[in-house]
Amino acid sequence: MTGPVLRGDRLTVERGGSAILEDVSLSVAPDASLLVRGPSGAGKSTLFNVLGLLSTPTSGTLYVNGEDASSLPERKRAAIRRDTIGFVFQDFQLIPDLSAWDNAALPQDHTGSRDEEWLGELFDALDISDLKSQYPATLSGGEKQRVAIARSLANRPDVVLADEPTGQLDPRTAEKVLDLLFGVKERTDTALVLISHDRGLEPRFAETVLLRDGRLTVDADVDDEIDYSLPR
Ligand SMILES: Nc1ncnc2c1ncn2[C@@H]1O[C@H](COP(=O)(O)OP(=O)(O)OP(=O)(O)O)[C@@H](O)[C@H]1O
Repeated sequence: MTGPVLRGDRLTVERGGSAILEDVSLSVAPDASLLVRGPSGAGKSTLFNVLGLLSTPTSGTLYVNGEDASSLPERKRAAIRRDTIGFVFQDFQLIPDLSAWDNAALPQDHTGSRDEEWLGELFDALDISDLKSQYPATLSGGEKQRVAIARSLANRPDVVLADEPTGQLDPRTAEKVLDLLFGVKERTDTALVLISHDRGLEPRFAETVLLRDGRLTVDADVDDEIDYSLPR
């Protein structure tokens, strides 16, 4: 049995003298579907950045496929990011002057070679094959997010990290994008960690953890008094 793709051990992030993430320990198995849920300001994006090696924790250790990645030099962290982690952001983060195809191919371009066959499979699976040559400005929100999902999987990552990936979409489109995300997760054998304020997503995930005031709890019943309907 293989070990976790990501394992955080007592991750703490301090900003301005106070902890905005405190003693967070979690483990992401290779086949995981994990929802990290919590209200606005709970520290979700901070955790996303640490798990994605986009920022370093003040203390604690992040292991990626068993290797301590917290103290590696940036060059090595960038290589791990490129090869191991796929990112999906709420605001898509597509490059305006690249076509849908070239946007999705970007992570492959960073490795120096394109695997057009794999990209084609992803575009087919996400039902965007007819949009290859279109530029982001001409795509709907749902189409942009599907291109972003193709991009996140371009290098066959071990884990996809998604930060509120449906936050900018209407409920029906959001549902469709989630279906596609889970569909390609299963087809590509990828772990999925999705960060959201939306408790309605819980039934879709094998595991949910709750982040409150920078701390993790698995007891989802304790937050009944929190109104999740109004993300900041
Ligand atoms: N660089 C920083 N300096 C000081 N405080 C920060 C910094 N970054 C984040 N914070 C604070 O840390 C807390 C957690 O922020 P974070 O963005 O991780 O929360 P979040 O759960 O993602 O919120 P949201 O759902 O609203 O995006 C917030 O109170 C935020 O103001």
